[in-house]
Amino acid sequence: MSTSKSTRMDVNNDESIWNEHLGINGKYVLKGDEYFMAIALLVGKRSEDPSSQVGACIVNEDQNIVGVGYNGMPNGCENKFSWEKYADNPLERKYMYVCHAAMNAVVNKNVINLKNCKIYNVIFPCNECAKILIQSGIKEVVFLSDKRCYKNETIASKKLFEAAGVITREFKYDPENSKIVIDFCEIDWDNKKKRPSVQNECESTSKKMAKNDNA
Ligand SMILES: Nc1ccn([C@H]2C[C@H](O)[C@@H](COP(=O)(O)O)O2)c(=O)n1
Repeated sequence: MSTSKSTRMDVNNDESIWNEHLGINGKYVLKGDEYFMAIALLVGKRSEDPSSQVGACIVNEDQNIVGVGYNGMPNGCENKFSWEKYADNPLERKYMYVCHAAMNAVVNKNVINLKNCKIYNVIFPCNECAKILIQSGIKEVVFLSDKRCYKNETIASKKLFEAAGVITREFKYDPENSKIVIDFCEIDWDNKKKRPSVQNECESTSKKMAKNDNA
């Protein structure tokens, strides 16, 4: 994820937004909700689901990440079920088999319990995940999209969270400043004061590697 001013300014020329993220060292700093939701989005990129890549990130009271997950087939079942969503036979649709991001984040936790943790979920958790989240002690759900709000799974999920006293809130972002760039080349130009052309930099790195291979 880019943390340099120049990269951030590629997508955002608004100084006021930039100033909100200015760290004491003068560098762009990814803070709070943005950081955790960005992690959830990044983790979602690991999903093989061709239509929806969903990620989730669980954070404890000390603001440490204690579990991440994305929507995927159960362990050992990868490639054994189709990602088809419209098959006539419901047993041939992905929905029967896929593990949701929130469920996987809980199962992947690296701490003993999730008491008082919050979860950042790219979409609002379904009712089955809601039960798991409530039972694990999660106290807050932060979601990016509520695009499934019309589905019974989401309506039931909201009822469950309300009944259990779990706070739910939407992650708000400025649509004009919705992008964070991740650039693997950044580490090599960070200390050079000036950003080189990424293409030239990558080309010169591969030329150097080829030269070393031939030596
Ligand atoms: N709260 C949710 C809801 C859905 N997912 C997963 C399940 C599927 O892999 C995908 C949804 O597929 P679509 O109907 O958009 O083709 O997202 C989840 O992880 N969490």
